[in-house]
Amino acid sequence: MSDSLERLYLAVLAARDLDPATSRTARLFQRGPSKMAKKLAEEAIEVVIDAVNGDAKAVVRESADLLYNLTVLWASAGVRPEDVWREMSRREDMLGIAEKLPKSPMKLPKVASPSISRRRPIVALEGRAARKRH
Ligand SMILES: N=c1c2ncn([C@@H]3O[C@H](COP(=O)(O)OP(=O)(O)OP(=O)(O)O)[C@@H](O)[C@H]3O)c2ncn1[C@@H]1O[C@H](COP(=O)(O)O)[C@@H](O)[C@H]1O
Repeated sequence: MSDSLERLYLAVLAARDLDPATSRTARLFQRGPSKMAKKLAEEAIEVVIDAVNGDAKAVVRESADLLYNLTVLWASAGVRPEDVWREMSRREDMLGIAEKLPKSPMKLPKVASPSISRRRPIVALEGRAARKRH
């Protein structure tokens, strides 16, 4: 998937300076980040509605639109796909899965993935809640 997104990102960069009359991407760049954000949000909502309705084919179609609008917003914000892949790898190294660190130190996974056991343990700062326990 990352190859497709990276190819799309390059196509979006290439389309940025085309004629907005014929290029949707150029038109989005002309109208700026708030329009890009609005389109991205619209696509996200369309994915949600189709998923709730159990329409998997529509979820696929709208997800492609969502990813297109996301790459346009990335390009506008100066974010490259590899920046996102690097962040996901960083999270995976820490948690074994690509997700945010838990907000509360008490929610850290009990069983570390094999790769983590070889790493320095994650030392979570003791939160106020933890102090309350004593
Ligand atoms: N990957 C895409 C891509 N995915 C989705 N879309 C368009 O984004 C829109 C998203 O669906 P919407 O229903 O929200 O849009 P719409 O209702 O038709 O139009 P709006 O009235 O909402 O603006 C659709 O019109 C899709 O055709 C895309 N438009 C362009 N690309 C690629 O972007 C590159 C640049 O293309 P141009 O923008 O045409 O230069 C090329 O590689 C294209 O393949």
